[in-house]
Amino acid sequence: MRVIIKADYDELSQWAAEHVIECINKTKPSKEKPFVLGLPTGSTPMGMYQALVKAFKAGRVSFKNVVTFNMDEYVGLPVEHPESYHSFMYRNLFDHIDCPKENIHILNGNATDWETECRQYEEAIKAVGGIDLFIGGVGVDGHLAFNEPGSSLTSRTRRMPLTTDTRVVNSRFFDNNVNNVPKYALTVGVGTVMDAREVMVLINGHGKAIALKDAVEGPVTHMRTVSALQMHENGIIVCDEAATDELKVGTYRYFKDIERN
Ligand SMILES: N[C@@H]1[C@@H](O)[C@H](O)[C@@H](COP(=O)(O)O)O[C@@H]1O
Repeated sequence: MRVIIKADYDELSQWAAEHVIECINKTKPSKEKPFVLGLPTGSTPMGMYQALVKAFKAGRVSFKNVVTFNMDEYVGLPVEHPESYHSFMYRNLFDHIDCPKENIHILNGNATDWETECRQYEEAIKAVGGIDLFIGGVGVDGHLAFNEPGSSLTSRTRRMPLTTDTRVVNSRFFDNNVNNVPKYALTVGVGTVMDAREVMVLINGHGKAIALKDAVEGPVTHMRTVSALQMHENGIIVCDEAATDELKVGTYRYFKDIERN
């Protein structure tokens, strides 16, 4: 696993965006062989999305032949609700780039038959040949997508109940009222993310310091689903200095040393 430690959130966002641009441009995607990107929501990736929009406007990258799959969506929230992950993605990325609407996949949190919805999502990922680069953030409790503690590390796309902890943390987007936060979400599984050819997880801020420590130094455990990244052939964590507060000095120095270029 690579651990890239950047000075602050802006540098982290810039590094992540440059990595995405490089991956897309390197493969020279076409309509027949698109680049397949897994995408997260949350406050963490917003800086990266801004940098990607800027790069698109500067003509440095095109999303015409990029197919996207989002990680998750709340259950029962109308698509047009400002906090639905559909709204989030269009507001922060899709409205500003050239990714064709038919290339964009986001789970339908209002599907009455959620089992079929989740199965078809997995099938759609397979049908395009799998995900080239899956990008994720992490919850304070080390969850990846909405794979809360205790999720199987081989889990697939499914409906998950959200923990009280997660609902309290996310209540900041719902008038600080935990009762307004949906109780369930549809989410890709840990296994779905780990099937991607490369996985890049962004972790910033002191509030995520324990999640970063668990991801890098902790055991691989279903209680911290981000730790599954340790088993991935091509896993990258991009973090800022503030998030390293709980790492051992030796761990910090080690990754600073091998990533010094
Ligand atoms: N399902 C999302 C995760 O994908 C995200 O990583 C996490 C952290 O969000 P933030 O980046 O706002 O801290 O929030 C939610 O739980």
